[in-house]
Amino acid sequence: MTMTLSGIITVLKDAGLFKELIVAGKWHDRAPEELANRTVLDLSYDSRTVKEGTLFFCKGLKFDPKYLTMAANQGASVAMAPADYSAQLKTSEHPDLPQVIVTDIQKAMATVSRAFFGYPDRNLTVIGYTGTKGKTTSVYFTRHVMAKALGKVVAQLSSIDECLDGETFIPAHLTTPESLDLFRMMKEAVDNQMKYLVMEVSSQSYKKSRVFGLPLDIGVFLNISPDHISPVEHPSFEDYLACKSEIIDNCRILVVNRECSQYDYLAEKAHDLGKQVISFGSDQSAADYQYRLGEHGYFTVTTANPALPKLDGDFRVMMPGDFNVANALAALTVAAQVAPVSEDFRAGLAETTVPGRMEFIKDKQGVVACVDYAHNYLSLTASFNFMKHEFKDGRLIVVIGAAGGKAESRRKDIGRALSQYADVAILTSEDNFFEDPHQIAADIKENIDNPDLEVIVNVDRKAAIEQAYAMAKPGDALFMAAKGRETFMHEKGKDVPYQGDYQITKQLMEK
Ligand SMILES: CC(=O)N[C@H]1[C@@H](OP(=O)(O)OP(=O)(O)OC[C@H]2O[C@@H](n3ccc(=O)[nH]c3=O)[C@H](O)[C@@H]2O)O[C@H](CO)[C@@H](O)[C@@H]1O[C@H](C)C(=O)N[C@@H](C)C(=O)N[C@H](CCC(=O)O)C(=O)O
Ligand SMILES: Nc1ncnc2c1ncn2[C@@H]1O[C@H](COP(=O)(O)OP(=O)(O)OP(=O)(O)O)[C@@H](O)[C@H]1O
Repeated sequence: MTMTLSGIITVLKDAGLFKELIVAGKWHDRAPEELANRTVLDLSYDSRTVKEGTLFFCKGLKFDPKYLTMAANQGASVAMAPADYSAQLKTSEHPDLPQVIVTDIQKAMATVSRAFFGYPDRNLTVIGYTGTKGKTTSVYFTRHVMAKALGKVVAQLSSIDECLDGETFIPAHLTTPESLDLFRMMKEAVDNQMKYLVMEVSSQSYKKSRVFGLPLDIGVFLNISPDHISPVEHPSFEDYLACKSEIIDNCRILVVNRECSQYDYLAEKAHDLGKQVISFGSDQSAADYQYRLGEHGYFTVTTANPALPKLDGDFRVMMPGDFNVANALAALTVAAQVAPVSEDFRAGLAETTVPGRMEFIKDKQGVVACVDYAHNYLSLTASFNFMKHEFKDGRLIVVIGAAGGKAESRRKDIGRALSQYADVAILTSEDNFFEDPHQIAADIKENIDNPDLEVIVNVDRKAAIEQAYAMAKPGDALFMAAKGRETFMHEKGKDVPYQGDYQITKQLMEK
């Protein structure tokens, strides 16, 4: 793929993002003749990967102009920046490196990347999931159901892994990739003959314009509750909601949980923008597609809106918890809009589990352990509720921490959820980042107001899991929160290898 400098400027102008072009300290409103045909051979926002002919994006909170100098020395053909870096770049040493100044560097990067990779979204049916909880699970359900019904033509982007050819899975770095990476991956998916893309769309990806300009054929809104509110994420719940509800602006059909607390707001916004709205929910709601809960993951679906494809019948989800039935119905609703409803829907759903989400291990003595990814009030109360209901005779022993440096309100919520449901809480490390895990544990402890709850602090996570298992009696249930199958811990700017909650627990219990 290549683009010329003048082609890039045209794309930016069309999007209203172009400000100025600077060459050797001089300002232009279009590329001078001798530069207009300069070719861009690749794109990068990391100077360490810049090669001859790369367009380098100067972006990021920790961006340092010395990265631009590095990129220029390595042969960058064009730089794109939110401000003039001529002074730091020493233009005398790089007189012919054009700097394209834009009004919004994140939006410009998304816009140029989409054009550079040939608008790959035009060759894919794109389905995006947002919500405070259930995105990864629902994306997994959807891909399995659609792949069963339509064949190996469904790509996936989730916070666990990415699949661009319908069969190879590689670990993911972010829930929603940076725009440049996203469009590059979409192009690869198209080259691999994929016809569909099912992806997670995080609130951060809206905040940082990672999906700017990406049209979604179907946008799914699962749920929302206060989370990710911190100086580095969202300043308030209103901002969090506004970011998430941007999914409505760029989708054609909105699939929405009828029981979501913000349903009225979301449906009204969608109607105002002329979007089709399809809702799903329990049989206690007025949803278009409704589920009635049965036992052991079985549920019955009724299509209440005769204008929609019929989805009626009995299904089974292999992942425990009523919330997973709601996730499953979201996936079935989506699949029914893009594929003929068939027996494959039932089969695809019944074969899906998600690594590190509600995974159970049992020992010979009758102790049960659940390894899960819950780490906020919505998910902890949902999963604790299931545990207390299912294992009512024993104690609920929870191993839990909270991430350092972000969403500090979670500590209050964790304290609250533990107070409501747990019998023993072992407070430990999660991803501490630059914080002291003892302080994080103290913050959680301060918010525990149940005197009957036994609270232990053990900041070594592996030792905390061993301690939990050592104190468990037959009938007790262990719950390891927030890490799933992750095999690293974020510690002081590094990813420190970690055996993994699932791996540790399995080894202990199967000894
Ligand atoms: C706060 C935030 O969202 N940060 C993301 C953002 O970073 P940034 O643009 O500010 O970049 P930076 O880390 O300050 O680095 C500055 C720039 O210098 C460049 N650089 C750096 C070194 C060098 O030698 N040369 C060089 O050019 C870097 O490539 C980068 O472009 O863009 C980066 C990708 O371009 C992301 O990796 C990074 O995610 C950080 C790691 C992160 O933790 N993000 C979380 C909050 C996040 O996005 N989470 C959501 C899920 C949560 C939700 O549901 O909302 C997600 O989608 O994953
Ligand atoms: N619909 C739901 N409502 C409440 N809790 C849920 C729901 N779905 C899943 N959970 C809980 O949240 C945890 C994380 O689920 P999942 O990974 O699917 O969500 P996510 O939205 O991708 O989360 P994250 O943003 O943290 O990556 C699960 O392990 C489960 O405990």
